[in-house]
Amino acid sequence: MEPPREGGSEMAAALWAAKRALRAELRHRLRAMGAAEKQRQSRLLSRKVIGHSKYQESKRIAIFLNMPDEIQTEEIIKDIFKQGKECFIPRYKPHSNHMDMLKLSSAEDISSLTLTSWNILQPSDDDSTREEALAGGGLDLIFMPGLGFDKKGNRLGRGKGYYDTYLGRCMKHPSGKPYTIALAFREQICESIPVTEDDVQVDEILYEDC
Ligand SMILES: Nc1nc2c(c(=O)[nH]1)N(C=O)[C@@H](CNc1ccc(C(=O)N[C@@H](CCC(=O)O)C(=O)O)cc1)CN2
Ligand SMILES: Nc1ncnc2c1ncn2[C@@H]1O[C@H](COP(=O)(O)OP(=O)(O)OP(=O)(O)O)[C@@H](O)[C@H]1O
Ligand SMILES: [Mg+2]
Repeated sequence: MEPPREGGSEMAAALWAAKRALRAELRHRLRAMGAAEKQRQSRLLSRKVIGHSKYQESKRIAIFLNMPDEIQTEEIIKDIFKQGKECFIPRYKPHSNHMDMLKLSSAEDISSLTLTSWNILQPSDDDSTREEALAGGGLDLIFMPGLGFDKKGNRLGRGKGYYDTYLGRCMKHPSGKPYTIALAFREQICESIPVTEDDVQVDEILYEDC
């Protein structure tokens, strides 16, 4: 992770170090979780999502294809298609903070995706056939990944700013800012999260006892 280039104030350096330390702690906490416990919480959240009014009202939804230390999203993705909603998934560009949300045509379409160097499934760079969410009707709802969250909606991601930057683009779209719901293991809920002015809060966090 690169330290912040601009500003260079002690404040910014301390904040960057605090984020880095908290990311390390959260990665450690997540590594200590067993597979059965991850599956238990993931299933519980899938049911919460499927019963959630914001989800039910949303037609164009962005969701992530989970990594091993994230809430498993497969059941939610299947439900999105079952309900006839439109599903978009991230394609990030390495060494930048650029990410697009590209249309997934079906749950089976996931098998046509390729693994990135960070072991995330996404459409390949030369795939130009897929609709980008903001080129069309925008998004109603974004499910947010992240390493840690606090109860105020502050979010700590993986340190590249992809989602913060994408939400900035969403705000310029005529359809306006999508509703954002973070999906978290209870182990990811923190007392507080260090943030800068670039960090966009999430509207809601779903976890086991919320
Ligand atoms: N499932 C999922 N997909 C996603 C995200 C996510 O958080 N979860 N992203 C959300 O942004 C974007 C990808 N962002 C990522 C940012 C960092 C790393 C990562 O593992 N970095 C390494 C190396 C860091 C470095 O080179 O400095 C690491 O942290 O060890 C992975 C994905 C788009 N797709
Ligand atoms: N809206 C933005 N526009 C431009 N740069 C941004 C924006 N948001 C964040 N950044 C930059 O991206 C870098 C990483 O930001 P941050 O530490 O908040 O990542 P993150 O939110 O944890 O990661 P991610 O969103 O990828 O999961 C920082 O240097 C930050 O200045
Ligand atoms: Mg951020």
